[in-house]
Amino acid sequence: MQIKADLKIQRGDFQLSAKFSVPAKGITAIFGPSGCGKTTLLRILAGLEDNASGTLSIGDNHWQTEQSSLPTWQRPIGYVFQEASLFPHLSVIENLKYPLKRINNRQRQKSNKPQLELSKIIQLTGIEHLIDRLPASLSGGERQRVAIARALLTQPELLLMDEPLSALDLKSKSELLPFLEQLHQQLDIPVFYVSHSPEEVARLADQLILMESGKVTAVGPLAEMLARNDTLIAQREDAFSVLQCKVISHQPAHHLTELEFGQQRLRIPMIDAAAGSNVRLRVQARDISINLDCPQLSSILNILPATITDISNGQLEQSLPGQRLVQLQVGDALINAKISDYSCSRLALTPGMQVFAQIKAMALCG
Ligand SMILES: Nc1ncnc2c1ncn2[C@@H]1O[C@H](COP(=O)(O)OP(=O)(O)OP(=O)(O)O)[C@@H](O)[C@H]1O
Repeated sequence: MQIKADLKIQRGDFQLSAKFSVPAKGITAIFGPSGCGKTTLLRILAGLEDNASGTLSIGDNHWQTEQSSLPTWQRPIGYVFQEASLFPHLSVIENLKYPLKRINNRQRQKSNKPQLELSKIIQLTGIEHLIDRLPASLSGGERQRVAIARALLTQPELLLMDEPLSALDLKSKSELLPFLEQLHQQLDIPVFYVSHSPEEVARLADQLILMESGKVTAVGPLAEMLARNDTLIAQREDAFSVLQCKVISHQPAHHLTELEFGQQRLRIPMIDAAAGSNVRLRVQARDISINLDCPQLSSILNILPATITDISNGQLEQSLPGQRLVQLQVGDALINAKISDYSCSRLALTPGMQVFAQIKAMALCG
């Protein structure tokens, strides 16, 4: 099942034109510079922008056609904002129960999916111990959990999240991010997730919609999108790729964890994940260097055979001058290395060459 959109809006000088088709499952991250139209797109999906035109369908359900548009209250959506707007005089449980009275019964009955009950949602969001508290006594992260629980109670067929972590301090962020990962694994509801943060995208996204100046510039599965070298996200100084790995074993004596990546083995600083579990690694393009021969004596633990598949031309837009992105095929994956233009010429790198990629540091994404 696909979510298909071809939507437009004109607001003063700003014009948004978003055409995409993404699977109606998993998390679709919407990423782009400030002011490019991410929130506007989310509001159009929610039916909150009266002047939007075009079409929107979720599978066979047409939420918007050229002739008509479902009003927000008829769209089975949950919306989570940057800051949870809870009623300050009501306890958590009262905040959760309040909108239940207003949920449209027809909307509930139309859904073929099993209904998520209040007790199940409270358990899923881990707020059992908070239900009698008032919002003022909760941390920012706890308030966002309650806001997510409240959004889930409307039995949404689409969850819209607008930078749900951006107003939180680092500690709350680091607690809520793994929680969102777990929620994603346990829930069968497609999510559109607006974010500025590469870390959130790397950890949570299954698909990526990239936006620039009111336009969707690229759409696709996360790994495929990150492997491109012509997008703004690839051209950033902190460009990265994501590798899907499996935990093989831990070596506590060396504080290392060994991972399987296709036919290859990788070692990273020890992580807290059970052997056999799947993990995502975020690999920064600037943490990969390229060798023509396999270095025999190197302090860098991960040296993988690779084939150059592409080399960027010209200045990378949001990076230091004199750098190039070298796209490498490593096993089944495509990753980008960022190296200097000078090294590229000195080693006479060209597409098709067999090389060795040294991957210095890796960050665990979850
Ligand atoms: N109520 C409004 N009236 C007129 N223009 C608006 C309004 N809200 C937003 N805009 C303009 O629409 C454009 C897109 O804004 P939007 O908030 O969708 O961008 P964004 O990508 O979500 O930005 P950010 O990442 O900073 O939140 C911007 O140029 C903004 O100034």
